[in-house]
Amino acid sequence: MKIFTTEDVRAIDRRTMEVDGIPSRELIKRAARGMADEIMARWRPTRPFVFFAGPGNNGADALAIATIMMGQGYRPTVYLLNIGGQMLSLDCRTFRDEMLSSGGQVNFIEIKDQLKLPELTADTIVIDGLFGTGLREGLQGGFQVLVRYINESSATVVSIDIPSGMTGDLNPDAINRNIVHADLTLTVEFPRISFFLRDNADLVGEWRVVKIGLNKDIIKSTPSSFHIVEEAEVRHLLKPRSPFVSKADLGSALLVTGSYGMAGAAVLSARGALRSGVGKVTAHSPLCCYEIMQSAVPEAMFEPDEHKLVVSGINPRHDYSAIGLGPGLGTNEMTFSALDTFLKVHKRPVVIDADALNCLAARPYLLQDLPVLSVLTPHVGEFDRIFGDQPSDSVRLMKAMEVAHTYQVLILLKGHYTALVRPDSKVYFNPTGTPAMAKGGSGDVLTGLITGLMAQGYKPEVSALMGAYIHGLAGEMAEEEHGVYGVTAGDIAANIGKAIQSIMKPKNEI
Ligand SMILES: NC(=O)C1=CN([C@@H]2O[C@H](COP(=O)(O)OP(=O)(O)OC[C@H]3O[C@@H](n4cnc5c(N)ncnc54)[C@H](OP(=O)(O)O)[C@@H]3O)[C@@H](O)[C@H]2O)[C@@H](O)CC1
Ligand SMILES: [K+]
Repeated sequence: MKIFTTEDVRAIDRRTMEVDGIPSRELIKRAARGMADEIMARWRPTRPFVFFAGPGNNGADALAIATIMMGQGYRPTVYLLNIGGQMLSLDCRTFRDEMLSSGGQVNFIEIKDQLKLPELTADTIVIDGLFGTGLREGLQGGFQVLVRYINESSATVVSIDIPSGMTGDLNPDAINRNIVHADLTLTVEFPRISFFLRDNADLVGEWRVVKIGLNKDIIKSTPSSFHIVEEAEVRHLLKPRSPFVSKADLGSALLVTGSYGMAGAAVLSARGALRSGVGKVTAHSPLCCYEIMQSAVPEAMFEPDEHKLVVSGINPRHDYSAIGLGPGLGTNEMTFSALDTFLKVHKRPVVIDADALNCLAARPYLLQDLPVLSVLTPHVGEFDRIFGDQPSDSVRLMKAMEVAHTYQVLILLKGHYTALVRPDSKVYFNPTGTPAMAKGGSGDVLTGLITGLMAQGYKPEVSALMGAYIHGLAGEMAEEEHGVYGVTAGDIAANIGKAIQSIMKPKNEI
């Protein structure tokens, strides 16, 4: 599913109104209906509701919501910020007048000058309809004071469309103190790009999308660089298995992994690959991993390195269909030199993770040698080690878009919403996963899984996208079994097969 910049959302709004002949008043009514339903489903009329409505159509949304709720017996206090006395948008005025003539009970205060800050208790539900997509710049003056006051209160805060003061786009300059910190954000039609960045998690809180029926053809024809991966897409990408298939048709994966003390990483990545559906899995690891691997994952073959404790040379003995490098390799110079030599001669895309990423950080000239369309799977720390410290998630994502293009590689930036960044600068946010997966070894499983998918002939960008989705879903399934504290990386690997199956055959399909 595509998601859009603020400018594009506004253009889609505008075009829908023109093409479908829907007045903005009607769109605001639709938004307010959906949002009021969400709010009323959560909180009873006995709770004190304080609405802050701004001068534009975000304020109009808030006023329309208040009107609907008043019709259901709620008695809100509504502050309309009309500083200077003549700034209200047409819709804002219309919905103010409708609210006042609706016959419901409201304590309405229109602020034209100085706002006397109201009491906000732990019981209060604040509805933040100050500013939405029409925000020009960071909030200042009285608005800044009000936002800080709301943030310092213990009230529950619901933001309309977007927390006031926040932009929906990547924004390197955002200052969190002057943005409403919402517990719940009810956003119109699409989640915004900024919702997917960890830095903004405390601002957005839980978010819900309220559909208002914007024109589908206009949405379809509006290009976007940002997407959320959907299960249906992954289902469409997964190839069905022919009954006549043999293991020779399903590729062979090589994983260059492990060192003394980190044989577990080799085991976990092999398990990830084995559950991916690949025909054969081989580990190239130092001799010290031999017995461990043969007993822990007997299904995988073992190609011993000449060195006992670390990988010292990477000369694959077969023509493997895909190669993944990194988990548990360690940072020994011998290993780095082996990776260095290998990356200079190998021309097909590889998966690069963990210590292979650390090798890139130590020898940045290797970035030039990476086979085109290789998949790099850094978490935030690994990314910054290679590409320099990044001050925020927005800046980091922009940097990832730049380097994916420069080096023509795929970057899978791991986090709550793992972002796949392609060389054409398109970004795919992955929605699956759980905090239960924040464990050592999860990434090793992912590397094995992506390598296994690539070995089966899936393109690197498809393997990375599907791999992240399946891995997250397997984590969710493992959590159902073991709880958020108890999941291990091995549990994630063990659930990969089930996750793939559930994507191929969704529950509601008989
Ligand atoms: N089709 C529609 O219309 C739909 C609209 N919808 C809803 O409308 C919202 C967008 O409404 P909007 O365009 O009126 O913008 P909004 O965010 O209310 O702010 C504009 C006002 O704020 C002012 N202002 C700006 N920055 C400021 C600052 N830093 N400090 C102080 N003031 C500042 C600005 O002043 P101006 O720039 O004109 O000087 C203007 O008065 C959208 O988020 C969604 O909630 C949906 O319901 C669905 C359909
Ligand atoms: K808002």
